[in-house]
Amino acid sequence: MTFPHPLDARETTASRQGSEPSVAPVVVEARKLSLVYPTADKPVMALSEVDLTIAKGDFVSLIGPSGCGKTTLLRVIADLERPTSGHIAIEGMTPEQARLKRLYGYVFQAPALYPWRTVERNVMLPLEIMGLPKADRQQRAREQLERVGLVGFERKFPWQLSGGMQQRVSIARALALQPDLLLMDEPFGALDEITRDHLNLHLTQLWRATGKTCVFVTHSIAEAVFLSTRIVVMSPRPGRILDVIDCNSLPRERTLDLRESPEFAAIAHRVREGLKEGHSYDD
Ligand SMILES: Nc1ncnc2c1ncn2[C@@H]1O[C@H](COP(=O)(O)OP(=O)(O)OP(=O)(O)O)[C@@H](O)[C@H]1O
Repeated sequence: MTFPHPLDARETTASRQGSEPSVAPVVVEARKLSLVYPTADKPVMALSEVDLTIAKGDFVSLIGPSGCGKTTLLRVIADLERPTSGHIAIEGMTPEQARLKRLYGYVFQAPALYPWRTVERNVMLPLEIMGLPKADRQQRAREQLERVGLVGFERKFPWQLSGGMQQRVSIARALALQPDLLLMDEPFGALDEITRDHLNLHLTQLWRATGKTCVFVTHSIAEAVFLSTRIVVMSPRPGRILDVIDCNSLPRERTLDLRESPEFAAIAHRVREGLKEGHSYDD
């Protein structure tokens, strides 16, 4: 089932340039999505009537105050939580069907690598579970490790790598399944700023090279503006969407000095205003 929605009518680069108009296929479609966690105390309303459309090739960041439901929304997309009401489709399927078809890769805040497995064997794990023959597993793992710049580290163990390198391994592991959709929950939140800048640059290059659709949770305005094609600003709990900001005034190819530009500052300002509007400082 599809729903007409103003956010659906996005132009592609081709249409902006005046050639054949086309609209990218929808990957994630949420309508009036709500989720209440039943708890022993009282029910917690985590999401309230969320409407969101994410098109193929989009890089969408979810930003909002702590506890506003960003992770919950990501987990609903991944079929790790069931919405209480509303509708969600992933490439026209239910989240469960999409999960069973391995349409997405999920990167957690902590790298969650097995310390007794080498880097390569960590990346190969989901492929092992899938039952892929060893040679194929190895080839795919090597390809993905090359993508994240970790050639030469295949035989190392996670504890021999820096935090940033470990997170790159977990991105390689998520990419190994060749998913259409990459879901990332604050993957760089625990890293120092210099490493984070470096990984942001790496991630935007990887996104451009692979054309994956990405949904990225962050608390950082600069990170959201730097990486995204669109930024979804959420309200404090229960999470609602306050603003969806288009970042297409920024070039698709991004370098760190872009952060000094007036266009970057204008988008960051709008995100900040959105967050301020939705936030009660009495909390
Ligand atoms: N399994 C659960 N049971 C009960 N309440 C939950 C559960 N998971 C999350 N919550 C609550 O739901 C709300 C939304 O949580 P969620 O983790 O989605 O927020 P978030 O925006 O990702 O937060 P943060 O930025 O701090 O990671 C919070 O109030 C949280 O305490």
